[in-house]
Amino acid sequence: MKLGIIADDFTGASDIGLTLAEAGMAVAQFIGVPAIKADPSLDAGVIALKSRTAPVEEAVTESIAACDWLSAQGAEQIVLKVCSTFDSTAEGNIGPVLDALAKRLNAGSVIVCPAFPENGRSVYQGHLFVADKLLNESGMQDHPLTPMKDADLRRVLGAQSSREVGHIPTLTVLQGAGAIKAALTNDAHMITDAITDADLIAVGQAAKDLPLLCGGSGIAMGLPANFGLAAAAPTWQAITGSGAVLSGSCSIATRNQVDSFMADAPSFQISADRAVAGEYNVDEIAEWVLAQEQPPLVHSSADPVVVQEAQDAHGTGVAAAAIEKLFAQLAPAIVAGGVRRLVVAGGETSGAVVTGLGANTLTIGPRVAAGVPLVRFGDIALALKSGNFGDPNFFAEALTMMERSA
Ligand SMILES: Nc1ncnc2c1ncn2[C@@H]1O[C@H](COP(=O)(O)OP(=O)(O)O)[C@@H](O)[C@H]1O
Ligand SMILES: O=C(O)[C@@H](O)C(=O)COP(=O)(O)O
Repeated sequence: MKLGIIADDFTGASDIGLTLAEAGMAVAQFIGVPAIKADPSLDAGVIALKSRTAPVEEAVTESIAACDWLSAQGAEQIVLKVCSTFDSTAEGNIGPVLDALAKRLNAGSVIVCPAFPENGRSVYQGHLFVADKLLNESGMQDHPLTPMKDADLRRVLGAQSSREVGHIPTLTVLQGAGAIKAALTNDAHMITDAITDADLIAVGQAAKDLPLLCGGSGIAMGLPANFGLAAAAPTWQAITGSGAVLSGSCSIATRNQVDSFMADAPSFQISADRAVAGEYNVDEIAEWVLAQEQPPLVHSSADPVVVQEAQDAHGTGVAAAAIEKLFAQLAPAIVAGGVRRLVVAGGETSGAVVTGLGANTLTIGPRVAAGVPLVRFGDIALALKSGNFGDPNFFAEALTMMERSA
């Protein structure tokens, strides 16, 4: 293994897995820290943790365990994959995890760059933009678990980290890898501007000898070339069988996808109130899913007002946990009933579903949309869609792609 990735959620793990696979790396996505050694033919291993919203101590402990396992497999460089919208809270977990990893790997300067231009995320003057909006005006300020209310990444990371936080501005990045490298002089996390893919390639070149990096999947664009690998298209063996869509994401893109899919497909809406009250019978929902003649949708996706009401009534964690538990139980029930194509929307939701399915390793397939590949677990096809990725027809597109070899 050349490159080791610690991803703080499951959709993020398959997002960066896709970047590496398309850049020619043999890559696997592991669910949690594996208990066994990795296949020695792998170039990269991505460990998916559910650490974005876990208690800080737990996130640090799991990330260090993941780092140690990846290093033991031979990984020469570690990337902490975080959200391209830098999803975190005032306590963390990006800062504390990055501090602990830097200490473990004896890393001096750590490049931190969540830019993902293909999905509209850019970093300029230390501020994160989603398309033409500052992060805190992009809709992410209403995220159910990690509302992002400040676009200045230096301030956001500075509040979470006990290390110094510096900045490498666009004017330096535009001068190329040599200039970026020269700017990495102090023991600090360096928020690094990047607006285009070319910027990220230069950042990747500059990072050649660094033990630790942090970013969205864009940070990995330039890394495989440092190991002599060149672009390739991931392959896919068709999986047929019935399909379903599970969505616990309340992000704007997902809500559009839910509306678009519901126009032609049967749908079942989960309410937070009823989930918290334990009023749902998972077997009955599974029976409903299995009785449909076309892939149905089960979702809890709701707009910020409805989410806020549920959170005020029950507490944020209680509402989220009740809904995630339902999806975690529903997924294995419908798979046991024959579902073989499963689209899941939402990072935390994907974590619940994949854990519920008992998956340990996922194979990365071709892209459905920027940042979202098909992935395979045995004879089950999955698409783990980040909340804000994909066009309005994503769900139908993913279900169709699963049935075609590529
Ligand atoms: N109607 C709802 N009310 C309150 N919380 C919700 C509701 N629907 C989903 N959630 C929770 O919101 C969180 C959404 O996070 P996630 O699945 O990561 O989506 P995204 O990828 O959009 O961030 C999950 O923990 C989910 O259980
Ligand atoms: O980097 C990204 O934006 C994604 O890979 C990701 O991590 C998104 O998280 P969710 O929106 O919670 O799925």
